[in-house]
Amino acid sequence: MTLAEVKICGLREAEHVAAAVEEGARFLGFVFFPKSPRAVTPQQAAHLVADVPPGVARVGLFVDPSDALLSEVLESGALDVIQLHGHESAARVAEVKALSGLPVMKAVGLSGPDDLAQLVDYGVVADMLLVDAKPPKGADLPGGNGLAFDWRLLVGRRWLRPWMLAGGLTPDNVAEAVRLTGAPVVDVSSGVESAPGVKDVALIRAFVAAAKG
Ligand SMILES: O=C(O)c1ccccc1NCC(=O)[C@H](O)[C@H](O)COP(=O)(O)O
Repeated sequence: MTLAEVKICGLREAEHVAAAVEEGARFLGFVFFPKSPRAVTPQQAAHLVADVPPGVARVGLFVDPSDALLSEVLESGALDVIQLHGHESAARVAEVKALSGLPVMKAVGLSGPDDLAQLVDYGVVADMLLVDAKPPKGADLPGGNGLAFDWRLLVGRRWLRPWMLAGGLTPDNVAEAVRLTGAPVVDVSSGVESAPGVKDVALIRAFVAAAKG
């Protein structure tokens, strides 16, 4: 039995997309946030997803996107799911759903128990939740920092929507994270990189194998 399904985020090279698909990842993430070392253009993303088989969801990651950026990326038809990783309000999540016609996954950063209420609030409007570590104050990026949070915060908790666990996951710790939290899906970016923005085929394979069990 599969331990957890996998999302590999921040893909920029065809060989890494191919490795993720071959190994059995169910979600592939493409970052549309220009400040990120993992950013891709709409044209690059369209090229990268050209051979992705049905059943593997293509996720576009945005940070407080304008309607214009969303429309530009959506025009390529390269996405199945939108991930919002900024300070989007619940009302904005609903707007993005309506504008895109796609399922929307809202990322929520946790650093302590007070942050858990957001998962309940966003669960009313979002189609999926991504439970991540809260970025450190002054961080350049609101996610993809390779930081874990205290997974014990999630023990015994369930939300209205399907969810993914993210934040500092690696091939070495992912099985323990799933065992503790019961996460049905795990999301990784830094943990399968040799340097920021540089994915590594061997690490992708090792992560998917460890997560799937
Ligand atoms: O990856 C980025 O560069 C990024 C930029 C802006 C917002 C979010 C970003 N990444 C989020 C993710 O890659 C994942 O959803 C998740 O947070 C896992 O990140 P990591 O801790 O690096 O595995």
